[in-house]
Formats: sequence, C-alpha cells, structure tokens
Amino acid sequence: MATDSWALAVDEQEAAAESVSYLQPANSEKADEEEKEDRAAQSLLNKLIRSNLVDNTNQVEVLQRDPNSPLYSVKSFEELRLKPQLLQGVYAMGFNRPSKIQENALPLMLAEPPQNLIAQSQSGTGKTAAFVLAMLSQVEPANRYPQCLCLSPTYELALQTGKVIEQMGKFYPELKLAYAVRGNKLERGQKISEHIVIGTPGTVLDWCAKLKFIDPKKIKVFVLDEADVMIATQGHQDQSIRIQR
Ligand SMILES: Nc1ncnc2c1ncn2[C@@H]1O[C@H](COP(=O)(O)OP(=O)(O)OP(=O)(O)O)[C@@H](O)[C@H]1O
Repeated sequence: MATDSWALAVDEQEAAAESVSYLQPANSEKADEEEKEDRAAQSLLNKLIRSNLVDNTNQVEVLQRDPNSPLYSVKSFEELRLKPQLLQGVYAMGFNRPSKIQENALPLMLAEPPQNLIAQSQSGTGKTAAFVLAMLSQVEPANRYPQCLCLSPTYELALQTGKVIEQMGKFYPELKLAYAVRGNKLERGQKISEHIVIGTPGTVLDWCAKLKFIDPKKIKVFVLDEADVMIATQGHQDQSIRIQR
C-alpha cells in the first residue's frame, strides 16, 4: 500500500469505527462497558495502522504546511531547546517540525517545573509523541529512581507507548524504562532504578502502594494517557486517582 495514503486510510478507519458504534444497543450497561473497551482497542488499532502504514512522513510534512490542518505548525523543534540526544531521536523518527498540539503543549510540559496540562486533539495528531518527549526531557539520568510515570488503559497500549519511548530515546542510552504490566514480577523489597515507568493502573498501584517499588513523591511527570477512557472505566478511575494522590 502506498505510504502517502496514510492520512486517507486513517480517515476511512475512523469513519468505519463511528458507523460501527451506531449499531450498539442503547441504554445497556454491558454495551457501555464494551464501548469503553472498544475505545481503548480502537486507539491501539489506530496506532498500529499508523506505524504499519507510515514508513515515510511525506504526508505529515504536506499537512503541516496546510494552515487548516491540526498538524499545521510554525515552530521548529530547535526552538523548543531539546537536549541534543532527544533532538537526534526526534529527527531519526522522521519528524521535521512539531504538530500543532506539540507546539502548544510542549513549552508547558518542558517548563521548569512542568505545568499541569489537559490536552485533547483528534487521533493521530501527535499527543503520544508530545508527552513521551516531555517525559524524556524531564528525566535527570543521574537520579536512579522513577521520575516519570505514565498510565495506559490497556497492556497493549502500554507496550505501544513504551516502544515510542524506546525509539525516541534511542540516542539517550543512559535513560532507562520499566514496564509495570501484568506478568512483570519483581522481588519484594526491590526498588526500581529505571527513570520512566509505563504501565496499567492495577500493576502501577501495586508497585506504588503495596510493594513500594516506586516512591510516588519522587515522580516529576505523571501522564494519564487516554484519560477519557480511564475516567469512563470505574476501576481505572479509582486506581488512577489513588496513584495521582
Ligand atoms: N511532529 C511530527 N512530525 C511527523 N510525524 C509525527 C509528528 N508527531 C507525531 N508523528 C507521527 O504521527 C503519528 C501519530 O502520532 P501520535 O501517536 O503521537 O498521535 P496521537 O495523537 O497520540 O494519536 P492517538 O490519539 O491515536 O493516541 C505517529 O506515527 C507519529 O510517529
């Protein structure tokens, strides 16, 4: 499939997902739960489609020059004063300039101290890349403990975001990442030396509260990815609030 049809393919996929949601029965609790799971799954699907379709960013580049596009941007990554290792990682991913959401959100997230922020923009406009870059920028590698914590609604999304962190941090090898997901068992009493932790709410809560692998007081950047899905899922909402406190 031609790589420059990426934006078109994503649009078609989103339109199809919207028409499917029409078919779900109204006023049913089960349907409601299923819809929330579907939204997390759909987000993952979007990401997988994008990473499989995009092996060059020509289309993004064209959209970034169109003032009507949400990817339109006037700034450059240089203006954001990123660490050279991160700038190298960003360019190696084929990003030439920040998207609109990145241009608006990054200065706040890169500020010292980082500012609290709720960001919403349509799928595929660069939110994940923005908060990953913010986490990577805020880490102090000499401090061998978790400083950034990212909660994802599902195991698969956590792994997917982890891949972006690894990719963007490729030229920053001293920076380490841990996955707080089911199946990743650590010895009791152990402390984590990785700088960034990404995981699902249940396991992260265990690592913070029960097992005390992470000291939440030392967390500088806390990311709640897919916050709308998290809030809509009762268990995740409670766990996320407890971790945030
Ligand atoms: N500044 C940029 N320049 C070029 N490509 C970019 C840029 N930022 C992100 N991308 C690419 O665009 C795609 C979408 O980015 P990303 O996953 O960050 O979007 P998102 O808003 O988090 O999507 P979703 O809402 O589905 O979670 C990815 O393939 C990513 O590598």
